[in-house]
Amino acid sequence: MIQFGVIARNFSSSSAVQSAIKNVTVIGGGLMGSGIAQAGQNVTLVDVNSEVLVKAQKSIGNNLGRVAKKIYKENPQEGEKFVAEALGRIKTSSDPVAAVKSTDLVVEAIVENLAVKHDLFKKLDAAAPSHAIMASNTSSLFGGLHFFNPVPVMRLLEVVRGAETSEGTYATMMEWGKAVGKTCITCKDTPGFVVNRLLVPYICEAIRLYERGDASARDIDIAMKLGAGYPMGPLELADYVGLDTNKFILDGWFKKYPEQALFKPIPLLNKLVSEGKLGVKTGEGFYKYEKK
Ligand SMILES: CCCCCCC[C@H](O)CC(=O)SCCNC(=O)CCNC(=O)[C@H](O)C(C)(C)COP(=O)([O-])OP(=O)([O-])OC[C@H]1O[C@@H](n2cnc3c(N)ncnc32)[C@H](O)[C@@H]1OP(=O)([O-])[O-]
Ligand SMILES: NC(=O)c1ccc[n+]([C@@H]2O[C@H](COP(=O)([O-])OP(=O)(O)OC[C@H]3O[C@@H](n4cnc5c(N)ncnc54)[C@H](O)[C@@H]3O)[C@@H](O)[C@H]2O)c1
Repeated sequence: MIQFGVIARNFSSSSAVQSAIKNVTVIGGGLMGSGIAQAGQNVTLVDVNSEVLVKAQKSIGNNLGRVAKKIYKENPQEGEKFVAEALGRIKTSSDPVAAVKSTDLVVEAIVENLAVKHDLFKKLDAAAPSHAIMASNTSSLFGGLHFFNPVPVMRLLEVVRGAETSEGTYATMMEWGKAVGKTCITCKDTPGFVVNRLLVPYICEAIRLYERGDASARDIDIAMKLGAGYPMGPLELADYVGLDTNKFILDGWFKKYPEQALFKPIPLLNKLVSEGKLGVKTGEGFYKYEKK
């Protein structure tokens, strides 16, 4: 199988792995970046769009508030302190190059587009200290640290180990994943890693089933929830992830593997994306949602 190039830059020392990560830079403050930034360390959250950063801070505050309500049921003042301290550890910036000057770990979570990601990493590589690890949260393109949505709830972290990932870098990523509360699994740098290699064909087949008119969207989702025990049906999940992200992944794989029938473009998905119906984040995808 063709391997995508690994972008994770290697950490030079193999010792003192965990203490090596003091400052984390998360690039991209959308759905995923805002969740990753909440992981509980000194984080600088970067986005080119400053409105996104304001929205991210609000959503992080709300999520931390939910956690505080549960932990500090009897002591709301302590809960407020917890939220304020956690928010205080998250800085924001709209300048990726300036933000990585003294970073130990970069987790990139920008748009799922190979050229845009490469361009960003080139700039970051020149600006970051030489010991810094560069990892990507890409769903499908190359190695790194793959989180799941919603990040505060989903317990898995896929640590993607490419052919050139050093033992030190790999060990540091595993330790860091554990330190931020995730269960880590390791996968080679193969398209979609473990979860998405199985999940993408499943979601795509569900969209095709619906497109053919074999069952209604609601019935497809009910079937998989009640018949297979999934928390969300495949079309609900596609809306939750974002139909643009679904399309980016599928288009990228189709370009690379045109002979693979499972990766062929889906006219209905393309139509919804071209109409700006990207799922929960725009208020409509396979379903309609109330705007938050
Ligand atoms: C072409 C195909 C494309 C594939 C794309 C792949 C994309 C990607 O690369 C991989 C993925 O991420 S794949 C995607 C992988 N993801 C999946 O597969 C997700 C599947 N869905 C689920 O697991 C569930 O439906 C949810 C957890 C989302 C909601 O759970 P529910 O029971 O229906 O509703 P509930 O009762 O409201 O919430 C329950 C608890 O969660 C808490 N909470 C919720 N949201 C939160 C947030 N944003 N923040 C913080 N906390 C949040 C909430 O407070 C509550 O806590 P409590 O302590 O119990 O009070
Ligand atoms: N949505 C999911 O469920 C999910 C799950 C796991 C992984 N991922 C992956 O995570 C990444 C982000 O996905 P998302 O759903 O958070 O997308 P999103 O559209 O919600 O957020 C992406 C953010 O990146 C910003 N951005 C774009 N180019 C930038 C640049 N050059 N520098 C700084 N910021 C830039 C945008 O302004 C936007 O706010 C993608 O690679 C995606 O495949 C997504």
